[in-house]
Amino acid sequence: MTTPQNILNDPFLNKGTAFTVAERQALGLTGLVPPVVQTLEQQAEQTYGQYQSKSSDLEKRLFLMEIFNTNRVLFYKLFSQHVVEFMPIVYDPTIADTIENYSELYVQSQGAAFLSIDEDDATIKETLRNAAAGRDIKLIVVTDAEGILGIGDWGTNGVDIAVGKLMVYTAAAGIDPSSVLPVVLDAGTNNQTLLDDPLYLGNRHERVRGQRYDDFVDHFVDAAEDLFPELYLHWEDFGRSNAANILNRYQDKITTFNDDIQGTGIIVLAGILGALQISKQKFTDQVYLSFGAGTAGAGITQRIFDEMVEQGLTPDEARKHFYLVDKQGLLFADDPTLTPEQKLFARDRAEFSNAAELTNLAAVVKAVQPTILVGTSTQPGAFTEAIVKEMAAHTARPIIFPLSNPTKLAEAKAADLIEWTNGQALVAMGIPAADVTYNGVTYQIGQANNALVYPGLGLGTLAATATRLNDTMISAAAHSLGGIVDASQPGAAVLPPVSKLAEFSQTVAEAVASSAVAQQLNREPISDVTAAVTNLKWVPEYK
Ligand SMILES: NC(=O)c1ccc[n+]([C@@H]2O[C@H](COP(=O)([O-])OP(=O)(O)OC[C@H]3O[C@@H](n4cnc5c(N)ncnc54)[C@H](O)[C@@H]3O)[C@@H](O)[C@H]2O)c1
Ligand SMILES: O=C(O)C[C@H](O)C(=O)O
Ligand SMILES: [Mn+2]
Repeated sequence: MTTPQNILNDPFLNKGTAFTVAERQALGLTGLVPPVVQTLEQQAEQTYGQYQSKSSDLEKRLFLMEIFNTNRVLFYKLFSQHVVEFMPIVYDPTIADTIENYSELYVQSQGAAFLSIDEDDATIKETLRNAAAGRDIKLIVVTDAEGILGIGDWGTNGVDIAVGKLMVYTAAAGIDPSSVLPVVLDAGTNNQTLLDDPLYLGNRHERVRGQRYDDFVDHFVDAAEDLFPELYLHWEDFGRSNAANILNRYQDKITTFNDDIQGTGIIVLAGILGALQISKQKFTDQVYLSFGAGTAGAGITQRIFDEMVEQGLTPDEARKHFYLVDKQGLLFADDPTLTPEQKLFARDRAEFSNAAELTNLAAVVKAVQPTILVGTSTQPGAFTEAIVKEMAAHTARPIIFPLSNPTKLAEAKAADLIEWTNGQALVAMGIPAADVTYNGVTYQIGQANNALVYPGLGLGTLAATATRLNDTMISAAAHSLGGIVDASQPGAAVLPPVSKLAEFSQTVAEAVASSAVAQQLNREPISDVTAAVTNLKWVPEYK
């Protein structure tokens, strides 16, 4: 039964002071909110004023979550008005603080589904059904939180990354917030701090691995696909030993996407295409070095490799352009500890006269002279002045993307990279970075964060009613973004600015949807792709 109190407590129905007199009368709300009827704009202005009075980023985020929990339209209205300001508050890097302190900060579940490896299949399905509460779910972001950003294993606390990623889907691409569901798969945690914390709210045991884990994931996917047949399933922040496995297991069967592998691959390819537009260099001439060859590092490398092949190199020729460096140094094919994704790009020891010395980034940079250096290592400061200067000595416009998140983990600071290279480096960071002024030129720093692309990718795939998300669609997404850069401007960024997020999400969505339709992956007939994308978009307005 929908009582007046239920309406006020439901963030999808509640309008607060914006209920009109007629609505108040019809719904039994007369006298249950203050007498003045406000517009959404007035509410947004008042709420923004309150937001500004908060002194720390964490307090700002907690305040916005309160609005999210009480009134979705108002939350997204505000978010759309202040995208650049809110992104680092609602999302990365502030989200890392709320994940690390989840139990201490816990107030409410934010509409998420909490699935436990200790429950049976029937309970998994029941939880998803309960969480959907009759809504037609089109998009799930799921995490098992083993590799949250670069901060590691956070167990059930990681649910916040699923909630946060979904907020960006709506703010950037207008995904209807009533069609989404954040999910956490709690398979335990190996984070001793959590296991020892009396307040920890998740399963207090070690991470389960092997067949029981795989079965848990399978049961979740089966239940979700069964309940929500038009689902787009987004995987986030799984550990290195599971992320690629899971994607490989499902990508040919359902419409699914791994953000750390594929989303990051797209944004880095787009950033490189943007950088080369500025430097006027050729893509197939580049020498690529990935520092940190885990989920993101290997995923990005695969995307850049596929592009080299698309641009005419044979796979064997293309492979010669890539070097992976991880903890052990340059990755060699005779190393028995390589992951399957690393093996594809491991080098032959015989190629180097000093192979035994290539155990650190400095030695490898000297030996292979990369033109592109991408960091996904979680090692702050790893791109030292000496390394960067060595790289810049052999290439006119070094492309350097320190992408480890959150802020404290970045391999270098943008301002240092610009200074050390006399303004020649083409830089993008994983989190927002301020402009850098050097020798009278203002350099804008692109944000190579998958958040710039996954919303449009999801919108386009959903709008096309695509039954799969394949590499052709992914390539189309990267190319649609890479073309937006204004290469004529001195100090131009390699990627479009977050202030245009809503615009280029539409661009990405159209490119992806067109690709899906051209490949006949659409479930339903689509005659006009632009209209299909536009019509799917939800706007924050009271109905
Ligand atoms: N900007 C983005 O959009 C984006 C997207 C995905 C991931 N990331 C960031 O990339 C980082 C890695 O994420 P992931 O999901 O790939 O994690 P991961 O654990 O799968 O990979 C990290 C890799 O770094 C390696 N590593 C650790 N110490 C190292 C060292 N001293 N030298 C060289 N390599 C070392 C690990 O062995 C591992 O292979 C995180 O900080 C994450 O926030 C950024
Ligand atoms: O969450 C982000 O900010 C990007 C990325 O997915 C990451 O894991 O770092
Ligand atoms: Mn991630």
